[in-house]
Amino acid sequence: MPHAVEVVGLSKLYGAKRAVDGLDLHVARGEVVALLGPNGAGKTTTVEILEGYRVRDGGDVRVLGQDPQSGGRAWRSRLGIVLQTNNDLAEATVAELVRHFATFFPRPRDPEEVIASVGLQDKAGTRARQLSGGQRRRLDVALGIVGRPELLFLDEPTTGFDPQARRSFWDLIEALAADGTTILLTTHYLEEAERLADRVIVVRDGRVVAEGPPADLGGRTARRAVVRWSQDGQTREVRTDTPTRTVVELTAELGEEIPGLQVLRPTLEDVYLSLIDGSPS
Ligand SMILES: Nc1ncnc2c1ncn2[C@@H]1O[C@H](COP(=O)(O)OP(=O)(O)OP(=O)(O)O)[C@@H](O)[C@H]1O
Repeated sequence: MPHAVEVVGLSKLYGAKRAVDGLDLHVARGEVVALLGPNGAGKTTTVEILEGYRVRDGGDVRVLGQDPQSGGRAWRSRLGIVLQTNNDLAEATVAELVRHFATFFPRPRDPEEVIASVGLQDKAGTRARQLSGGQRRRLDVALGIVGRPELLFLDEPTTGFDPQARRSFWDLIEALAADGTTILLTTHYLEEAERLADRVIVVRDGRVVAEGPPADLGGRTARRAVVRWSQDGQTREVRTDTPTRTVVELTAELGEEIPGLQVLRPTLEDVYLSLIDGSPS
């Protein structure tokens, strides 16, 4: 089966600025891919080109088999798009908006179920402009999924969510993925990428600098572990390629329960920051 998204050598200039500079990207059908990268890396520009909202300057792009620049209505109805919040239609209520959006699609989801799935059932009668930032974002997500998209684009979907709302959003995305929806999301939350993505793609200066499953990114599993423990009232640590052997040796020396034992590997955040030259986004 062809990929849901195929991008080869994508470039986009704003004046003299190369926002996207020879970017390659593939997303398989049913895959969940997270685009990571510092502010200004070119993520939103890339995603908006894939959505057909911006015109590229070079490269080949296919989204659900179609060049987005010539994608028509039928093609667009197969996409779900969650943009960074816009304030159009803010006078309408949550239920009115979700029901209205559902009419644009041939096979929509049930609007009431969608409202419940994003946790807005108590706000169905509330005007969009009266929602909190996080509630407004959940409404954006509801509008993005009501059309039962084959491919869902999520641009920083959980910015402004409280921790509980973020976790219920993750459950929702996992349910959509289990249902076969292909998902391309951008995020600045590494925990979100780690939890949701089959694969992460790190973009810097408009190019891909690394990609892989979150557990393996940048050779993460191959990097040395730190074994740390307490002994004689002090914290001790060793760096090792064989942490299990170290723990076995410590057990022989210190007994079954090693005080304060920790085995630490670089986190996704450690690897990400090293990939983007340590400059936090
Ligand atoms: N409409 C525009 N006109 C001119 N320059 C733009 C425009 N949109 C984006 N840029 C520039 O292109 C570069 C890439 O921007 P883009 O929004 O794609 O980055 P991003 O990775 O999505 O960043 P963020 O994480 O902050 O959302 C930035 O340098 C930005 O200033």
